[in-house]
Amino acid sequence: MTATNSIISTHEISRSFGGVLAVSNLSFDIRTDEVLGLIGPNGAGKSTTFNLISGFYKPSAGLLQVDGADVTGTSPEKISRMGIARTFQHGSILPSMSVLDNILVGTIGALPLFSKKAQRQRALETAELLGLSGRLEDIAGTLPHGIQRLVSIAIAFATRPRLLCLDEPLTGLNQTEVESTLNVFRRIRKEFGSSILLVEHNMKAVMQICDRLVVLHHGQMLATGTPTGIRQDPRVIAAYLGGVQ
Ligand SMILES: Nc1ncnc2c1ncn2[C@@H]1O[C@H](COP(=O)(O)OP(=O)(O)OP(=O)(O)O)[C@@H](O)[C@H]1O
Repeated sequence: MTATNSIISTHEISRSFGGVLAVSNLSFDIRTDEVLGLIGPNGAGKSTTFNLISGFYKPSAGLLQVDGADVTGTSPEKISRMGIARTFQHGSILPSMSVLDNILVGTIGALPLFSKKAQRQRALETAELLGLSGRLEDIAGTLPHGIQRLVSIAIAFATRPRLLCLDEPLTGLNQTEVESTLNVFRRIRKEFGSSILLVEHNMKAVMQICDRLVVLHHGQMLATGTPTGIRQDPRVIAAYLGGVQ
């Protein structure tokens, strides 16, 4: 059954690579107006799940739904046009272009924006949201790592997706950068009503920002629940949190 307020639902979705079963029989929802954290140890299947949801991987078995409609096997472009945007674990900026031009590339996916003026306006608003207004003319590849991460989020959010999928957005950020990026996530949710899927190893940040967590282990769901419940779950502590808290 698909919950009526679900943007994404997976039903017993699996993906194998040769003999490796990376994700196995995984069923979960991403709801409207929530920040969902996908956590688990290295190799648990988080990136594979992320790639399945955004259409970059086709499932070996199971069903993927967007708004209750079957989109299993649909291309990443079509899924993106359904209001689902993603970042990439190792960034997705165009390093030789300016920050503004990077974000403008992101606005091309924003279908209602026909005019160049509207695209520029959208890019400027997005830069403001990400705290990049003072960096518009900087060449993206020359910027510090933390700023490059913000640029890649800006590119993805320029389409104003209903669901923003973020693959380890906090990796390599210092504490101040983590705090300001979490504030951006809060604004994205509050001001734009977008949901966020967060794959992230920074447990302190995950526990602060997420409404719900799905914990993966060996490609399967180990547990799901609120951060408070997950933090106290003996199975999760044994498999994962005992090592990272
Ligand atoms: N393209 C691939 N080819 C072969 N095996 C893969 C591929 N992608 C993932 N795997 C394997 O699938 C399993 C799950 O990997 P995945 O990258 O999804 O885990 P993860 O939870 O994202 O790990 P990490 O936290 O280290 O990024 C691992 O055993 C991994 O080696």
